[in-house]
Amino acid sequence: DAPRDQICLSCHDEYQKTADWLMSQTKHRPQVAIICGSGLGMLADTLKCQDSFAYSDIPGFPQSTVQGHAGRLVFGELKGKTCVCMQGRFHMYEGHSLCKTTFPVRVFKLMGVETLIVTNAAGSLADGLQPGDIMVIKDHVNFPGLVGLNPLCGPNDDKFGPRFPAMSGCYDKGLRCVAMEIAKQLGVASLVQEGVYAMVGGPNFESIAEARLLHRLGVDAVGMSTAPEVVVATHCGLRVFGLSLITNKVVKSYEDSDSVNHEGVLEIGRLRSHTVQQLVTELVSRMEINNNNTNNAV
Ligand SMILES: O=P(O)(O)O[C@@H]1C[C@H](O)[C@@H](CO)O1
Ligand SMILES: Nc1nc2[nH]cnc2c(=O)[nH]1
Repeated sequence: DAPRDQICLSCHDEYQKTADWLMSQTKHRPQVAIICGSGLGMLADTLKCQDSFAYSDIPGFPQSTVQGHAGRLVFGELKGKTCVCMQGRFHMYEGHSLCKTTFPVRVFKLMGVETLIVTNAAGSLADGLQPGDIMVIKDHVNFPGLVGLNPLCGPNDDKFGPRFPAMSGCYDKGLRCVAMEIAKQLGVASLVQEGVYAMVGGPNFESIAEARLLHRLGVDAVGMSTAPEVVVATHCGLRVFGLSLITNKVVKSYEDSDSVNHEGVLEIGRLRSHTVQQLVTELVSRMEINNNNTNNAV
């Protein structure tokens, strides 16, 4: 039955083995981890002095199977910070257990990462959010988690965090404030706003009734990822920043003949890749890591 499928006891021992293997293959010791959403893998291209590994070569790593998810782990330097970037993430709908979907987050923690930046492509439910806009995630609704499809199900690993972790404020307010400031300075404030992200299981996109329900519930954008990674990151004490690239308007009217497809999602990713890259790069450059004294640090 599904809940037991989520209890991947084998992951318990794999985290350290994978972290040790990676640390034997690269001299980089990342402080910031970046998870690239559909069509956003180009974020990794900005890293300098890269060491990169195909997921298929990394012990314990699942495989990316979705178009627009390259399946490479890229280590490098970005604005003086050592980063690790996932070009391609894992989704529940690919058939991965939630333990495997979130596996990299705990590996990053064991490698010394302190901050997780998570990006995704999402559909807009809010009237003011248009395709091409960027939503800074203020909070999330983890629908699968509400019914027990949660990566923390099963025996708690006290080494990472508490049995009952709090989730209020899991999207760091300081980082959100700086991101909004950066958007102004980049001249893209009109494209960027905060909002609530909802994760649904997918892989189908929403029916009109589902879209209308989510909208009534106060959700601004909907996707098929991100929440499980953020739950695990929060559990093990990582600071989290998330953004959604809005790739389409979710159809909420029975009169509307529009429909969404993955190719269109990836097209918006290509259109906005530079802006997302600028925002994330500038945010990383202002991060305070290990108590360095840097201006505008957060
Ligand atoms: O990996 P993300 O959440 O960015 O990808 C979204 C959700 C689906 O995987 C895909 C659908 O087009 O976009
Ligand atoms: N669930 C969901 N995920 C998306 N990812 C990109 N667009 C969408 C969408 O409209 N719905």
